[in-house]
Amino acid sequence: MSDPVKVLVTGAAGQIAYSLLYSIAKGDVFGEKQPISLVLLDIPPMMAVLDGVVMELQDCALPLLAEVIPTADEAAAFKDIDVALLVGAQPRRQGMERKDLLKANVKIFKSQGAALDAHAKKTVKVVVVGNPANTNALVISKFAPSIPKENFSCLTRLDQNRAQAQVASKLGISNENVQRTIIWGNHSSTQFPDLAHAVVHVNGKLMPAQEAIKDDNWVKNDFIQTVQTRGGAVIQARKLSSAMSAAKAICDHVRDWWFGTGERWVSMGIISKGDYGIQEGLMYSFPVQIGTDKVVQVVPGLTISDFAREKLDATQAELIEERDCAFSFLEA
Ligand SMILES: NC(=O)C1=CN([C@@H]2O[C@H](COP(=O)(O)OP(=O)(O)OC[C@H]3O[C@@H](n4cnc5c(N)ncnc54)[C@H](O)[C@@H]3O)[C@@H](O)[C@H]2O)C=CC1
Ligand SMILES: O=C([O-])CC(=O)C(=O)O
Repeated sequence: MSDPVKVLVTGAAGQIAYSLLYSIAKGDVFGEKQPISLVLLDIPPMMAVLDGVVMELQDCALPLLAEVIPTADEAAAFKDIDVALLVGAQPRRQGMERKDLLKANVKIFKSQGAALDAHAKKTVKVVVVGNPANTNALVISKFAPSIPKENFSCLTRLDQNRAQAQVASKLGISNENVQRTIIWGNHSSTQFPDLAHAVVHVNGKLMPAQEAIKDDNWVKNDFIQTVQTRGGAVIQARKLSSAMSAAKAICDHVRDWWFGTGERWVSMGIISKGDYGIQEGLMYSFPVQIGTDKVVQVVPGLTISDFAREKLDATQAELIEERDCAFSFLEA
């Protein structure tokens, strides 16, 4: 067997981690032959709860779980890690937008950026989940200047999965028969879930999703709004934010980064290099393909309609505003 992959999960005593840890530890992400060393970071008041999580992981008697390291110490947590899954942050409650969390959460990512810079492997792959995810990811990348910018991402795969599932449900087909749904921009209610390039298999035939749906009003209105506001709808129903589906999306995101996407397109927040006219340096969700070398590349050459351009720019404007607000808090 190969050496363990060292995976840090922050917010390890929280609700997303409770679903996520089992999937990682049993091999859903790094493969069924890859041993895992799990590092679990949370804050000091949560250490007793974290002890319970550690007991449960032990009680799962999983063959791939080589080691579990619970800690409240950032330096210890980031030491020599291969993968950082940064979930730990306040979740929003009913009536809040994700950007309302900026003030509280951005400080966490500044501090963790310094720890990442000082202690992690330079090849570390970073996925920010804690909201507002794009801006927190941008903050941590700025405070970890020795880690290549390409190694930072934020989670918009949950939005992609939501979009895929909405189309599957509309057409009465299975989720695997819907491909190339795209999420552009911010993991917020300004995100642009885009079906212009999506394809579906219906009755054994591959066709553009919009041609199969035959309902432009649904594509341009109901679909977009449902995906944009799905997180809020879950909060309203559960009084807690999405956790099971978030954990599943984190697994999808990391597995695709680790092994590559092949011909599939997936959406993830990455630092813009100017593709599709998006300001360089913003953490923006694009459609990407990932090679077996773990290099992420934006899908090139997509036609952007006037309708789409407006939406791409609106979510970009929100990200610029969030970025400026985050850095003003950090300088204060
Ligand atoms: N990007 C996405 O698609 C999604 C993002 N989220 C976000 O993920 C975050 C976590 O959500 P939940 O697990 O439901 O929240 P939770 O409140 O159940 O757990 C968060 C955990 O983070 C810990 N924590 C707080 N500060 C920390 C720090 N400095 N270092 C380490 N741990 C720290 C808390 O003690 C708590 O145990 C929230 O910000 C939520 O809004 C949630 C769903 C989807
Ligand atoms: O909506 C929230 O606050 C949690 C989240 O990010 C999501 O479910 O997409």
